[in-house]
Amino acid sequence: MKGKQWVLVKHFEGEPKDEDLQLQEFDLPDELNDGEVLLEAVYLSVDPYMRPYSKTKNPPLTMFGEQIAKVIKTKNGEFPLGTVVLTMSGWRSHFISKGQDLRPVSFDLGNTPLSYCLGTLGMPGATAYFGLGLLQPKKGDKLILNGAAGAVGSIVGQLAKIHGVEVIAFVGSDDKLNWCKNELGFDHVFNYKNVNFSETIKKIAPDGCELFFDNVGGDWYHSVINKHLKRYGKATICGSIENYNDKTEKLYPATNYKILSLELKIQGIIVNTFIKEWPKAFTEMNQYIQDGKLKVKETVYDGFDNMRSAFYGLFIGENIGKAIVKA
Ligand SMILES: NC(=O)C1=CN([C@@H]2O[C@H](COP(=O)(O)OP(=O)(O)OC[C@H]3O[C@@H](n4cnc5c(N)ncnc54)[C@H](OP(=O)(O)O)[C@@H]3O)[C@@H](O)[C@H]2O)C=CC1
Ligand SMILES: CCCCCC(=O)/C=C/[C@H]1[C@H](O)CC(=O)[C@@H]1CCCCCCC(=O)O
Repeated sequence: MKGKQWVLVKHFEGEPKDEDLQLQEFDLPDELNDGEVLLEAVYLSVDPYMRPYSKTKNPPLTMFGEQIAKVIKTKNGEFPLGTVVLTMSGWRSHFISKGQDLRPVSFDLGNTPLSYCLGTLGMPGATAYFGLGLLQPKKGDKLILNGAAGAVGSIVGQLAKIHGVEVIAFVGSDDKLNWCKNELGFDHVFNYKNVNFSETIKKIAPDGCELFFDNVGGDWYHSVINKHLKRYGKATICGSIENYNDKTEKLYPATNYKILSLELKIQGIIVNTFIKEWPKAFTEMNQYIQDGKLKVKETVYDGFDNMRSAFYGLFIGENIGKAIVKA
């Protein structure tokens, strides 16, 4: 039997290109050793961090990442046939494990689809929950949110609404705009490709906003901090996808003075820091899902061979909600 894997053959330079990632086959043994299990990918995650994080690796290597996998052969009593697990086993269709790297779903999923464990009830959902938590949102606060139709942003905006926050959201297409406005109920939604985001924020909140959740970085980070936060304003710096494909680092003037003079609180987040608290957050968010208070969308790419297209799609705004691959 053969498995497939996506191999990063060289570092990305600028936009990811087809020649950077190669689909390869590998042999799987006919027999397992005692204690081993053979797993087959069910759903795989593609995430923006994979682009900058790859810089810390030495190609060639199997692309890293999380998947939901099913035990299809076993010589390990702890993992009977059909067991479903979460694992950081990378972009592989099949792999052999001794069990130490396999995690069960850590909360009661109920009727919620399994794939949500890679999105709203997985790493991106936890990022939204804890990243928003850092802002300590209060009823009536105004929140500036970019990347608002993505895996993280769509959940940040909805949780913020549950807290009574006024959400000023930016997305990159009219389909995303319609979803955020009409289904998710964000207060103000704009396609940043059709408006000047800074002028737009100024019109809605001439006196500034209390909160900023930054998924995009770059010009957004600089402009919002310089122009659109009130005194004691707070920002969660979650991501900077605008810069992930940059060949050289951009430098900005004088943002620091605004942080100082307006006494802003700017905090970064690495969601793994909160890992012990994830199950509690997922239980709460799953209840919101069951109650219809939290809506979830996925962009599902069909087939393991489409991993690369799914990943590249993140950088051209192809996905609405969480991008995942169904193996
Ligand atoms: N700090 C942490 O622990 C974590 C941080 N993150 C970060 O959160 C952010 C969102 O991640 P996630 O929700 O998974 O991804 P998304 O589901 O939001 O997908 C990426 C989206 O980013 C937008 N985008 C892509 N390129 C650009 C660009 N050049 N300028 C502006 N927008 C762009 C596109 O939406 P559009 O069409 O609207 O432009 C695209 O659909 C990322 O920056 C990611 O790195 C994610 C998880 C954990
Ligand atoms: C590497 C750039 C990260 C950009 C922001 C982001 O998307 C972070 C995602 C994290 C998510 O928890 C899954 C991960 O493993 C990502 C973290 C990647 C490594 C960060 C290293 C931070 C450190 O030096 O401790």
